[in-house]
Amino acid sequence: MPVTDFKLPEKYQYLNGFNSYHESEAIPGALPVGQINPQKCAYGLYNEKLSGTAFTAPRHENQQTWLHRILPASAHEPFEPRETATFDTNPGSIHGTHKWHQIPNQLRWDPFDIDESVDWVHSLRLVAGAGDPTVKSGLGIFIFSAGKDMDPHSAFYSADGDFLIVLQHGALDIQTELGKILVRPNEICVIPRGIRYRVSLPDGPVRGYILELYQGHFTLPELGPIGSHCLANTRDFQAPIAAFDEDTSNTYTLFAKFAGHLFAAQQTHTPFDVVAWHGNYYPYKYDLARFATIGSIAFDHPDPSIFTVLTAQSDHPGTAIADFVIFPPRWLVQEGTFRPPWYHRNTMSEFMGLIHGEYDAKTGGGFQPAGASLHNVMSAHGPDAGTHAKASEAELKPMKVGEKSMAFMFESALMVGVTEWGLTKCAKVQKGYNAESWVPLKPRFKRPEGTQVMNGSANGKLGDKSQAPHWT
Ligand SMILES: O=C(O)Cc1cc(O)ccc1O
Ligand SMILES: [Fe+2]
Repeated sequence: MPVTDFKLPEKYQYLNGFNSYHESEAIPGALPVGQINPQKCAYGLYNEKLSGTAFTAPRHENQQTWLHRILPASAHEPFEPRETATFDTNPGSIHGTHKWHQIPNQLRWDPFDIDESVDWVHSLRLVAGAGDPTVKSGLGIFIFSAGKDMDPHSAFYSADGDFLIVLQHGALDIQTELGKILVRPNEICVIPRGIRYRVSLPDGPVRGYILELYQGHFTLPELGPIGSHCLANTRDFQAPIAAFDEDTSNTYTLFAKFAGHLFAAQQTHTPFDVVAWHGNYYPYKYDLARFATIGSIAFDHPDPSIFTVLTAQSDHPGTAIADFVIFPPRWLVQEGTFRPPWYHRNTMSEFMGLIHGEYDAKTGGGFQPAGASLHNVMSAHGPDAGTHAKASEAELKPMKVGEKSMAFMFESALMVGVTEWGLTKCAKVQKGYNAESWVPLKPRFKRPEGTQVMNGSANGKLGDKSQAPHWT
């Protein structure tokens, strides 16, 4: 059953659908009928276009939203640099003061601490990533942890990319230009590039992970032979309905993340003055418990791509700049099968986090909620020694894994570098990851007695195929 045990009741209404063309009016009649740019907008509103793709992007990719608002977004003073200890989040830039650490080691982090002293804007810590937002290429992986609401007279946007927010602790009450979204435990949220928002914390301190996508946008994965539904279903993505404030007298601070740096500008009206909007470029949330998981019902362990919630493809279809993959509660029933993940080396990089519970491939206790791991391009990994020993002897009856657990993976075709904060300053990198996980693996090989070793030469048995095994 797709159930999330929400303690915080939902308080907002939503529009359902993924990449749908929605429209929403907080005051009936605020949107024009049958045209985009009337000479005079209803109720004296200004009309403003927010482009999520190039004007000329093909129709199937084109994303835009029209905002009917009290004052245009441009009505603010110039931005000034607003440097902080945490904002220098573009190591890929030639102008940056720090560079990525590119290391082939498997990395694992202890749980990141909650920092109650900061708000959302000041809580973002770049831990790893690839590329450079100034050339709209690559991605950034952030850890956030905050204990304060953003000032009621402030808003934030990132010009660098789309935020995929994976909440690990607490709840986020997000007021966006397009309306309000409440993100509760086990829910994720996407805030596209440029959309202005303010985060408050209705349930105390928060913590989680962000994948910032510097290029393109998230889409739903193709379903191929799965057919027309399952995995993340279109109708389960929830966009806000229009909601606006009317303040044109107080001073507001508008924060912008631009090329990895923080800027601030003042304006004398609320940024949340959009009375109505229509378009397909909007923030949305998704409850991970709604994911209709597909898996093996016969034998063998499939690729984790069957658990893809959202994907952002590179120019080479099937190869992602970022896949967001989850490991939800599910039944394992495979016969004659080593059920945990196989040992592997991947041409893609794998950054993993744990929202709650225990991940079935790592049972040694080192991969904890709010912690993380990075298995970079071709960094060998797989079940730890304890998991291997247990799974190779286990009675293969149907079993439920991840009953109260949710791990996830950001998988990317790009080699992922680690920041100075991620490698040293955060002081969470585990020293003994290899020593605990794979170094204890013992050779189990037993050469069959009396058998001739061929080592590459055929012994006359070519073409002699034995029968596939039967387990029942
Ligand atoms: O490494 C991991 O734990 C993630 C993973 C899970 C799986 O079932 C198959 C491949 C894979 O990379
Ligand atoms: Fe893996």
